[in-house]
Amino acid sequence: MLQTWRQACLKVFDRHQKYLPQSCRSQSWRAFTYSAPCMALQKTVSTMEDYPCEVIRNFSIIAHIDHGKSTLADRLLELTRTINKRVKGVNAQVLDKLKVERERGITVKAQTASMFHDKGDTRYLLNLIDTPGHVDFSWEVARSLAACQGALLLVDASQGVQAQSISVYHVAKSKGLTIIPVLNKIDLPAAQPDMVAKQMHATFGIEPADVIKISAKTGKGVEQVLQAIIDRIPPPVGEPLDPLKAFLFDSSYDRYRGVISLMNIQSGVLRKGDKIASCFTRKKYEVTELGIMHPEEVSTDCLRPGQVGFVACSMKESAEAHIGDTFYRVGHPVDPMPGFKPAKAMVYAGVYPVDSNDFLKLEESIKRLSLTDRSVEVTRETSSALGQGCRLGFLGTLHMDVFRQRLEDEYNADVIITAPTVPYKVLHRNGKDSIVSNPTDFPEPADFASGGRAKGVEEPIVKATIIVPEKYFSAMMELVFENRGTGLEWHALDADGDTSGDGRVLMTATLPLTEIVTDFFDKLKSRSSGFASFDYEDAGYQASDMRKMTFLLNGKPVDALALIVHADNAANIGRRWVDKLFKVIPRQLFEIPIQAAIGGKVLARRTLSAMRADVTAGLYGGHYERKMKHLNNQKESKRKMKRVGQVDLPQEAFFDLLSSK
Ligand SMILES: Nc1nc2c(ncn2[C@@H]2O[C@H](COP(=O)(O)OP(=O)(O)OP(=O)(O)O)[C@@H](O)[C@H]2O)c(=O)[nH]1
Repeated sequence: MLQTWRQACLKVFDRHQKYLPQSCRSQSWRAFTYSAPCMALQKTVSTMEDYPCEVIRNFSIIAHIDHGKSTLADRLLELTRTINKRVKGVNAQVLDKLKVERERGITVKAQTASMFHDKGDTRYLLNLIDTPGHVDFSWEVARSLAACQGALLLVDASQGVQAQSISVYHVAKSKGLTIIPVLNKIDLPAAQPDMVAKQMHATFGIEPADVIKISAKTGKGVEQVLQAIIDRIPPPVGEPLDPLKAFLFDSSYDRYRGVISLMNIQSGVLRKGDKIASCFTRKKYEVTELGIMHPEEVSTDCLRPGQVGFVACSMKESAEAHIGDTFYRVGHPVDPMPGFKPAKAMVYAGVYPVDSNDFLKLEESIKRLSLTDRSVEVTRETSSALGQGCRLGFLGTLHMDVFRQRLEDEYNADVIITAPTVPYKVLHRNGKDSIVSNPTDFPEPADFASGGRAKGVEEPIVKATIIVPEKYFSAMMELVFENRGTGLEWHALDADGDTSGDGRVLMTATLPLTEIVTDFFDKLKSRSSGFASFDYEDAGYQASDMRKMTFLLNGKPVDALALIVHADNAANIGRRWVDKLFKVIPRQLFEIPIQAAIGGKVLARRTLSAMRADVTAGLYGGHYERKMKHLNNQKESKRKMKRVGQVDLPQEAFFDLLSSK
């Protein structure tokens, strides 16, 4: 009955949303329509006392990007009747709630869903955490796994083991999780389940007999996955009578209720009205609401050991919700659980409003959005060209792009983002090091000369893994060396030494991070016809010959365009950017030299010719002297303009420049 009602609400919403005002067509309204029937559902799940640890399974789905995590999550939610059976177009990736996730078909935020599953006389409580696949969001994966005892390792049967399959496997293994190997997309004509099962054996040592073969799309084999979750994943451990220990692994922000935390109860029982305190900040709170995600919020009477749910506790500032923090009952302190490494920003960029009067509004929107995306670092900055803005740190360029789109979608912001920069370590002669993530703060060449304040620079490097069919191996090798790669190693990945050229090679190399944040990924895909997969992890810093490149328009440097480049690539990069600027700057009444320079040395130059106003247009007949007089006046005023003139680089030109490749 409830499911029919819920489904009817969604159908009505989807069918009639075109008649709703624009502001009511968003995914959050859709989610509201969807969750409204949950209020009725509360009666069925209102007591969590019936779910001791033995009947709880906490698990995550991990995989390479696009291998089908969200689709499998949909099928599991359907099988357990958490959502209704698929109605065309309705249950597509229910846990991908953000507009950007639906538009791009990727998961960017881990989501939690609790399901009930009856097996024999027992009703199990299964807590699923759907994780993103892209390398930029691997922090979300690591965070989600901290609340689980098991993980479904999903591998696409037509693509085989890919770079991220390997990295997420190792993260899950290092956390001691039980791994259930699942081969997905066996319905595809190109699927080679037996071959991929052998690959999994060769790469992870997984026995082919343990691999479950499914099609998340058609639902084939998904019941077996449910069974394996119950049989193979160990239940959590925790005593209800022990002191309360609640582990905070995610948080979001609600305009009315403040911070909503997702917590995993390790021991003790948490109830509404309880007074709790944070091990990290020692601040005290009162629990005002708690419950489970089903998959929308459903209030419950309590949360018991092993359970995962949301907790609202009048926490006003999202900075108070430290990911990895432990909460305890006031007066009964406990030892904090080991937290996890905070997210480390890999790329930084300046974000400015298109209309500089909108800065305060933009800053507010950035603050609000970063409450739901805790991995973004925010500081204020000012540019003489773009006015006031914020410098943001992201986990990668996809993360940066997703954040920009969310600002536009969810906050209606119009922004300009400067070119991404990685954080460099500048070594000073006084023995102190500083991290510079803004080209404006990077030392000038003169600072490196003897007697200057800086003695060297180190750049961040990563250990990159590429998996590619053998026939693209040499193209990949070239790409690695073009991008200053070193320490290249490789070995055949597939078990039986395939000599047809279809066998795959696993390559590892050390690459400067700055090389991969530009167009490395696009080149990798185009040179391997889309077959290469790529993953990387932080590998520290190495000494490097980096220089600050400035761009001058009409002799004046434009701070927002400054770049930090490697000395070997400087001339090429300078020429490319000068060409880009040449294309986007509108011609003005005077000539504009566009230059790329390092210190005082100009590396590239183009001159944008002046726009010539036809001052003789109104003159008829052959008055040669009058014509010359007009032309001379024009020449003189242009000369003055050039002398006093400031080039106005319109915001749109910046936009074109920074969005062009
Ligand atoms: N043919 C077929 N297609 C599938 C199957 N499972 C998923 N897909 C398709 O594969 C694509 C990616 O599926 P998703 O569920 O979004 O993959 P994901 O792993 O959640 O993606 P990210 O979260 O972005 O990493 C979608 O177009 C799905 O319809 C399957 O079993 N068979």
